[in-house]
Amino acid sequence: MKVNQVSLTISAVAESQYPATGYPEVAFVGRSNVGKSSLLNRLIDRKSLARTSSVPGKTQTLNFYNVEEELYFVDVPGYGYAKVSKSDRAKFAAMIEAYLTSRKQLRGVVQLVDARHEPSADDVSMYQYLKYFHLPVLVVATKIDKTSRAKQNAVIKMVKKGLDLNQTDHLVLFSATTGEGKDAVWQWLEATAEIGGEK
Ligand SMILES: Nc1nc2c(ncn2[C@@H]2O[C@H](COP(=O)(O)OP(=O)(O)OP(=O)(O)O)[C@@H](O)[C@H]2O)c(=O)[nH]1
Repeated sequence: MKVNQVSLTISAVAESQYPATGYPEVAFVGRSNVGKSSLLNRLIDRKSLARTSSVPGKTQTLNFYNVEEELYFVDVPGYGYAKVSKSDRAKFAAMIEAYLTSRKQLRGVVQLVDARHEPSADDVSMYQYLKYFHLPVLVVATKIDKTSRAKQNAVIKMVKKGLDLNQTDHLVLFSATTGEGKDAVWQWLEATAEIGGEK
């Protein structure tokens, strides 16, 4: 999908602030610093709409991006960042849980993992959690540019095994640096959100 129009509708801290438009939504989750902002920017061909930073754990709201008046990308706070206080972490966890479990417009979740490492315990818990609620998941193994081509099959095996990936969920190798995997992610997004669009 070629994205011409995208804007941050709201950085929400409470359910009452979520958009009421009813467009389909896809949430993006992953551990802090995994490359979520970079993925979002690459998907919408922007340099810095979703802020990227070298300071992990910065995103602490649910950010709703309106894409082409067709769907929302929902950027979920990164998990597993040790320096977030316990009470803040519990607050975010409650907000994320409420969103993931009761949002009617939510069609699926893109879960990012780092292609260079085995999925962490947090990654595994998140995936199991999403499956428990029967949410369709696209796993994106990002920063694949940092892995040699020869090792890509090993990455696929490692991620599938580490997460115990369900038969119906897909895995895409992705790089925000080179754009590899972008079309495959869009294909999944369009199919999952049931939106059309030219490539
Ligand atoms: N080589 C390479 N670096 C990447 C890629 N994606 C992200 N990075 C780098 O990884 C770091 C973290 O990326 P972000 O996109 O800010 O990560 P984030 O998950 O949004 O981080 P939080 O804001 O903490 O949630 C930055 O230095 C990025 O430049 C990629 O595909 N390849």
